[in-house]
Amino acid sequence: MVKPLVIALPKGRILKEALPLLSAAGIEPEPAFSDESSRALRFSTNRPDVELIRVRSFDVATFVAHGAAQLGVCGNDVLMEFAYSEIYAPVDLNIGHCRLSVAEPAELAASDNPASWSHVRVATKYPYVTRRFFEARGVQAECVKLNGAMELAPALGLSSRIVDLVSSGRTLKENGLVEVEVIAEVTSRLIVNRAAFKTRAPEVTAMIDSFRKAAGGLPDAA
Ligand SMILES: Nc1ncnc2c1ncn2[C@@H]1O[C@H](COP(=O)(O)OP(=O)(O)OP(=O)(O)O)[C@@H](O)[C@H]1O
Ligand SMILES: O=P(O)(O)OC[C@H]1O[C@H](OP(=O)(O)OP(=O)(O)O)[C@H](O)[C@@H]1O
Repeated sequence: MVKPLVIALPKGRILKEALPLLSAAGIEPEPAFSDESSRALRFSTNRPDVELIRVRSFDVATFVAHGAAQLGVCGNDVLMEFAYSEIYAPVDLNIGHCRLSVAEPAELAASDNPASWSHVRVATKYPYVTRRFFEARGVQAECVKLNGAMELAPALGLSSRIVDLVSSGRTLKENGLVEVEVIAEVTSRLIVNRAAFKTRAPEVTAMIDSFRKAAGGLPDAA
């Protein structure tokens, strides 16, 4: 019997936005998937040829890059940070809209000129993207890796700047920070393991087409 295709979905905010797309693509998870008290991580669907796993957003890319899942959904912030050559991202799902930005305390920004920096210390979940962004204009970025609550770092003297995701800007504002540069616009993508794209071409291509139609058929999530 052919193994089911495994689709990796991120827990958290993206999952809510991804579920209508999944449904529009003809995939209905088993009831346990929406049961918050369930500790299961792997789920069947209405289609015997499709299974779902629910993992952390950064881990979606890792599962797909290693071929443990054939497809997945994750933000291009995650794809940029890992830069996995094994991942192909054929469909922009038009969900998870935000941007990856550099921010600093409002009082520092008042007299600061980012063009004059030669060295910066940055707290971020995205050290690879941050270093590359600054390197491209000759600035050396010393990164302190955090997994959340980056906005605390400047006030507590961990770093003068942060690189983090911004959507409404509320988190920055409530922590006395302002956005000084945008590194990248972010949306979530359907991602595919390149080897699976070749070895299981008919199934994977059909799945890509279903998601492309589903994303195109929904109103803009922004
Ligand atoms: N404020 C936001 N608005 C819109 N999309 C966002 C926002 N924050 C994050 N995202 C998108 O959602 C993805 C997952 O972020 P989320 O905050 O749900 O995960 P997390 O809590 O940071 O990580 P973990 O999976 O480790 O718990 C990000 O990679 C990004 O693409
Ligand atoms: O501009 P805003 O609309 O305020 O959104 C930005 C916040 O959203 C994300 O965090 P999230 O809420 O996912 O929490 P996290 O720190 O646990 O990742 C991001 O890391 C920012 O902190």
